[in-house]
Amino acid sequence: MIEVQDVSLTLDDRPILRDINLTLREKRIAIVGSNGSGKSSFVRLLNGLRLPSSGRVCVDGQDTRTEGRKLRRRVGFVFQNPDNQIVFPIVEEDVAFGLKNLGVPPKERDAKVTAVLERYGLQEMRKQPAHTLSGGQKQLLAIAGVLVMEPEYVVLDEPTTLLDLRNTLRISQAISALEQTAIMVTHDLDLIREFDRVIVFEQGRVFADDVPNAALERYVEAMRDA
Ligand SMILES: Nc1ncnc2c1ncn2[C@@H]1O[C@H](COP(=O)(O)OP(=O)(O)OP(=O)(O)O)[C@@H](O)[C@H]1O
Repeated sequence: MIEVQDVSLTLDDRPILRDINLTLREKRIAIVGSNGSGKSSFVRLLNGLRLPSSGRVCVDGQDTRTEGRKLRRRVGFVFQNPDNQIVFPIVEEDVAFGLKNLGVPPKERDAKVTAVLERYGLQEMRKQPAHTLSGGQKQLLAIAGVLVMEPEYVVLDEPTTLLDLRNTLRISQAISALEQTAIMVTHDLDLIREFDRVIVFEQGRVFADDVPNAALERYVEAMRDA
């Protein structure tokens, strides 16, 4: 369970998030809202990539302010831009790197890397330089690199923006199949119809928080009136 308590965030003297109180425990949670409404800033708080200006964020009772390093392992984060995530030159090295850091023995590591590359259709490219992948393939690689670590929570910031329909469906199915809690920022409203909960941000505040149909109806209405 992730608890966000009385959180506000100010950056460069600008209020970005205000008075956020949320308990995240459902398996599939979507974060939607207009450009600049604070979605990316919000999800960065969930594993301590950012710290709140006031209030606190706790993951299973552990505060991101003091336990950030540990929590970043438990809360996997898939960035909007895969270039921010891919650090090693060769595809298989990039996926293996986190496991290597954790001291997973080579044989087990190789089996996990092969399984995740197969799952995301990247097996044929495993020896290829990562920079030669297409944008969508890079996005899949970034997701594979996080999921191979088997984090307890997965946060995804617009994971399908570069993907074609087949790969969007592939990611959507992969997210549905996850055992972990997944928290996903997206503008693709079709992708989240089956989610457990949709939280709509507007101007740094929670504007709606409900099951998909009800939350999205309010969101679409608000955008029509805007
Ligand atoms: N480092 C920063 N310094 C100052 N302002 C920032 C910083 N990062 C983000 N902001 C501002 O915070 C606001 C929210 O940005 P954020 O990226 O969280 O929005 P978003 O809802 O994810 O938008 P989008 O849908 O366009 O990705 C924006 O007005 C942005 O300009």
